[in-house]
Amino acid sequence: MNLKSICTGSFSIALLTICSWITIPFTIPFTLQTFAIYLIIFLFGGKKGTIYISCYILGGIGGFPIFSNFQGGFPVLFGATGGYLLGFLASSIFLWSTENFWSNRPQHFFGISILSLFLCYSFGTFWFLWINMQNHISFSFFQALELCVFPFVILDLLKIKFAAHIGKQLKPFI
Ligand SMILES: O=C(O)CCCC[C@@H]1SC[C@@H]2NC(=O)N[C@@H]21
Repeated sequence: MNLKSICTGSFSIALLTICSWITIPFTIPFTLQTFAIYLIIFLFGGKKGTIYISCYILGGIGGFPIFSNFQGGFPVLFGATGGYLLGFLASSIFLWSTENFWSNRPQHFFGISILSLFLCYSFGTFWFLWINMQNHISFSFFQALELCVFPFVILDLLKIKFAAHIGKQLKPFI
């Protein structure tokens, strides 16, 4: 690990933390985490991005209050939003594994990012259903989509567009 990786990693974890703290409360909160995830992957690539995102998740699970609503600790993983945290990791691994397709063609980044966003939503939705089932609260699949996916789609797509736009401006300086 060199000095540049330490700096880019610290920047990524700080960015994700700040973007988690900017929250509009809801059953599943609105946050800027998706903006941070896609900017990190765009700027630093799939491998490093996935490592930085994993460090952020491990730091939060380890107890630092760096998740939405200043939450932290292992129990957050078994709360309503735990699936999205796993989804962030799954999305970044997906972006990493498809990097050859989008890295030299930034116009493809948006399309692949949409697929990875829906992967993240899948983790978030099924985890939400499963956690609630453990607590004997049942939601239909459509009700879960109404809480976990529909409110976020447009804003998350805008966040990805914005991340790719900012990423293009910043990339030459990295
Ligand atoms: O507890 C956490 O830190 C995770 C919160 C996850 C919020 C999800 S991410 C995708 C979707 N878009 C949002 O703005 N909020 C949800």
